[in-house]
Amino acid sequence: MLLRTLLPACMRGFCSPGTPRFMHKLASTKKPALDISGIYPPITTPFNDREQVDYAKLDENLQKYSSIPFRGIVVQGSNGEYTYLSKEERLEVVHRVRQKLPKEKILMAGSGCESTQATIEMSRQMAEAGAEAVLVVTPCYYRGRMTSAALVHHYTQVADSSPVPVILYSVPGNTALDLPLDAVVTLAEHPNIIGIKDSGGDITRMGLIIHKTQHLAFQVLSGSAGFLLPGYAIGAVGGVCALANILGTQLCELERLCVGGQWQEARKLQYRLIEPNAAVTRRFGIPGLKQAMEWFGYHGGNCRSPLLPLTEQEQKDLRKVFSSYGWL
Ligand SMILES: O=C(O)C(=O)C[C@H](O)C(=O)O
Repeated sequence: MLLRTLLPACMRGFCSPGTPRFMHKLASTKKPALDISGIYPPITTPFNDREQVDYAKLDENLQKYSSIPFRGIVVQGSNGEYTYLSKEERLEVVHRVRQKLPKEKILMAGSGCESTQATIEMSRQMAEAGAEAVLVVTPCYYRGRMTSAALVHHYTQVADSSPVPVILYSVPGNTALDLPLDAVVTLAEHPNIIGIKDSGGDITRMGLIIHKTQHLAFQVLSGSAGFLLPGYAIGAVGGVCALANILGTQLCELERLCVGGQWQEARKLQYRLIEPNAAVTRRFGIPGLKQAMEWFGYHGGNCRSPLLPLTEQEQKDLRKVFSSYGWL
């Protein structure tokens, strides 16, 4: 077993909020295997009229994101429509993004499949395609039997054989399955499991995860923009947020304010992001996110069937949310 390294104190929430992050890092003696702190857009997958992956549009989106101070990019998070991509497409998208992404940016690739065997294979191949870390969503189809024991077994097998660090991914909004707290705490002990992206939005649960793993180099990422500030306040190290596909600069600004302890300013910004975030996630889903991307100068386009584009009325409602907060 590899020895666990300790996470910088700021990421565990032990330092005063006013201390700049680099000071925390200097104060810390040990580092995690891969420091994943920062903001990541879980990028969408553009399709052409025949629902084929449009790599040219993907490249153009990446080009636009390159001017935003993201820590990296998540490929095939929930908003990448990975459940609708073939295995070959999943790998090709990762490969393509790694080619276009500046070296210093982290590429986190969603490698979760329903079976443990397929996830192991996909994680290996995504690492070969250039991922620095894999994001492994909870298998959920047989959720009635996805006990803590089954999930700990699954993630342990995957982490044992993954050539790159593993990040747990709990997204009950899509899977109807929250990775149980006791399983997260157990898995945090694994030397190749470096963190969790928690999209559930239960801040007390996130606080408990951080508290119970504070002796480890285990990093928590807020899995949606609606609770980015509360996440930072409680010791999360960053966020993977659908909204970053549209308001990436603003989310990085929110990160800067939180990390710098400018809580009043951060609060004002956070309030303006809650409803737009809900609109492009829970309310209108990926079709809503892709529609909004078009308004903000990115390639969104259609989703793969069976996801349908927004109706005219839905488009109006979505637009109203963004304009009422001054974003459009
Ligand atoms: O697409 C993903 O992956 C996300 O994490 C998005 C997340 O679910 C959100 O609500 O922003």
